[in-house]
Amino acid sequence: MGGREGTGIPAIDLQGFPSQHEKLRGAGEEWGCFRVFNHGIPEALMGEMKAVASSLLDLPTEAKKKSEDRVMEGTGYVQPSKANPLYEALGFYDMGSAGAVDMFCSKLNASPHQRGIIETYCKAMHELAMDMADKLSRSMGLSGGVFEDWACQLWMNRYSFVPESVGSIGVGLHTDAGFLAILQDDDAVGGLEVMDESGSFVPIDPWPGTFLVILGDMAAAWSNGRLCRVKHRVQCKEGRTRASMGAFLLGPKKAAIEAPEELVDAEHPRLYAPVTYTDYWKLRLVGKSRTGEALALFQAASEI
Ligand SMILES: O=C(O)CCC(=O)C(=O)O
Ligand SMILES: [Fe+2]
Repeated sequence: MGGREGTGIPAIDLQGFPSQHEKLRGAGEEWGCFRVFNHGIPEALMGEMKAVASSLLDLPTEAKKKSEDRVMEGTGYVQPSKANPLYEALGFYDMGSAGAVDMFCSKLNASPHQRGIIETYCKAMHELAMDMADKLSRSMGLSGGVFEDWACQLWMNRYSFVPESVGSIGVGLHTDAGFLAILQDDDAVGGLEVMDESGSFVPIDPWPGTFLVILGDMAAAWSNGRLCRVKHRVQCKEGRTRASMGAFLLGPKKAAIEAPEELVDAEHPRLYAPVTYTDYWKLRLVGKSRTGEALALFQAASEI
């Protein structure tokens, strides 16, 4: 499967640890984004979940709005907007909680069949997200295992692309606010682009059966600026509906994110003060910038 390398972002074999640690670290530091394969999630489950997401997004707007969640602002149903008129999404918090999965399914009146698939997918993807964070942590020389209590959102995205929309935006340039996202992008319809170090856009071509990992603002905060939070956007490249979904590992549910002592030294003074994901998210909303500038508000006092 490694045959596609050299054309863009790195690809990591999740069965290849510990020998893939160095490559993973390089991918996190240089790109903030990489493909993963041999991840253990059955392709049949990926396909079934995509079909479930599609049928949920086919529900009437009023039914989708019932997924609103008062616990976590910003989850529930995101309608097409002025900024992103071709985009809509359904999301909920927290994938790692059987109760929350159950509540989301009930709000959308999911059938027993749909429920079964959502439950299985959420459990498997939540485990994969924690395993990914654990591997990243170990790749930086730390012991892993600190991510169990972190919050994880599921998002199901739809881009209603038609031939007339080719060339227009699906979602605008942004960073993800959380720690990492494990994205199941569309099997066939491309359009996702990441910005590399030089500011050029690199297209992420579909690669069925794999996932794309995207590091967000909290990865930069946690790693004391070592991990790169990659800016990305979705452009309409062809006139067909594009679907994606992702598990977003945000940060600890209550505690603040701060770089572990091992990642702070004379050469790498502490960059950021401790911040909880929720406080950060709120400030990001106030600032209205979606490319993560709000992190600068948490600059640490000059100490190591
Ligand atoms: O649809 C995609 O491929 C990317 C979605 C995305 O960037 C997001 O949901 O944060
Ligand atoms: Fe994103």
